[in-house]
Amino acid sequence: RAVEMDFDPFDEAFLEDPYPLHGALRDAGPVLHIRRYGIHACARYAEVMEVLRDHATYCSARGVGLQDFKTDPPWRPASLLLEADPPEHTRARTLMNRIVSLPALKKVRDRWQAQAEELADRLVARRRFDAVTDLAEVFPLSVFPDAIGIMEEGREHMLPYAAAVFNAYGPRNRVFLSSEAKLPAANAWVAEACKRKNLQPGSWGMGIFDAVDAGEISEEEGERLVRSFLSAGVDTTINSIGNMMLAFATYPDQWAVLRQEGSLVRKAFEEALRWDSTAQIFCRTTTREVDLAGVRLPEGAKVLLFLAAANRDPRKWDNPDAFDIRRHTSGHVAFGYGIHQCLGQMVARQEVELLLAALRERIASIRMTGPLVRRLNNSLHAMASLPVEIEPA
Ligand SMILES: O=C(O)c1ccc(C2CC2)cc1
Repeated sequence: RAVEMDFDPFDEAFLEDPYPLHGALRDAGPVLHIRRYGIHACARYAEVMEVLRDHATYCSARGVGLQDFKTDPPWRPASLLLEADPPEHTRARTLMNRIVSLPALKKVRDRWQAQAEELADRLVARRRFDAVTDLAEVFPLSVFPDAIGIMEEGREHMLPYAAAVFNAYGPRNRVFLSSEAKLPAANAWVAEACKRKNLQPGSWGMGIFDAVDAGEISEEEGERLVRSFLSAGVDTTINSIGNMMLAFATYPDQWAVLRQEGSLVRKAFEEALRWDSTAQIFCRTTTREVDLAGVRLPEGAKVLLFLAAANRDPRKWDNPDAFDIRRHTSGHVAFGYGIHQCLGQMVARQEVELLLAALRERIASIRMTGPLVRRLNNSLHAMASLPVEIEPA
């Protein structure tokens, strides 16, 4: 009883602007069958949540993209976090939660705040800048690799590597192949950068090796966990900042609301994540035959979750397509949900809130001065350019 769809979720027009098509996906039914890839899919909030909640029935160890690792080996050793299930996942997650703890975040907060304010001063002085290349790509890359303890040399490989990671959740289409060219060099650099000898003492990355020395995990697993930081913590925050700036440029009245109420900084970020989720999709694989919204799924079925469509489901949200920073956003699935919910969500919040607070103090209004340029990716909603002009406060 799944609704047959000839729709391609990795078509370039859809990747460019998915939102006009999400409504049809949600309305077609609670469970879809996407013929082209032989997978099932959910675009409504209720079913996306049902799948995310039940990690035993809808597992991650067989991959969270189109590939089923049971039959189709991953391009790189599977993540101990994203592509693992309990009990292995629990061990890695418990360890990493100790690393990105609130005390660890507190320790870097003043330094990040100073860097956010320094960048905001520079951009406001220019009045015209690119909110992607001069802002979104600059701030995370100036604070996050340092917190992880990554070597300075070769950091230009981080973005190409992350682009390949997120493209790999989709098919080997033109978008995927476009990021493959830079992958061998980026892959080699990442392998090197994650080694203990190349990490700063006292950094989050080096903290992982305390667990190695305590015999909790192997040296290679330690390196792979550092790799998780580089895979998940860069392109995501960069594009969440870019998408947030697009939201404010599209809804200038919301910037005025933020100017009036500084306490709305945190809610503004959450609403930006709901309105335009950086990570648009993820898949799960059924571990048994299961009934999902009246549709019988066999064991080994891939289920694609349209997180971004769930975040705009009118069955869950009032006026879902509007960017409204006063909205109560709890329950959005931009960071996922359940045991795999984003490990770095507090890191992302600290980065973005410090940056947004610094911009809010200095900028009276923002407007776009030209068209945005998308950077297509199979699973991320990303931009390559967002030209803006600001009025200083
Ligand atoms: O552990 C990893 O390598 C990893 C890669 C990508 C993500 C996506 C969700 C942001 C998460 C983890």
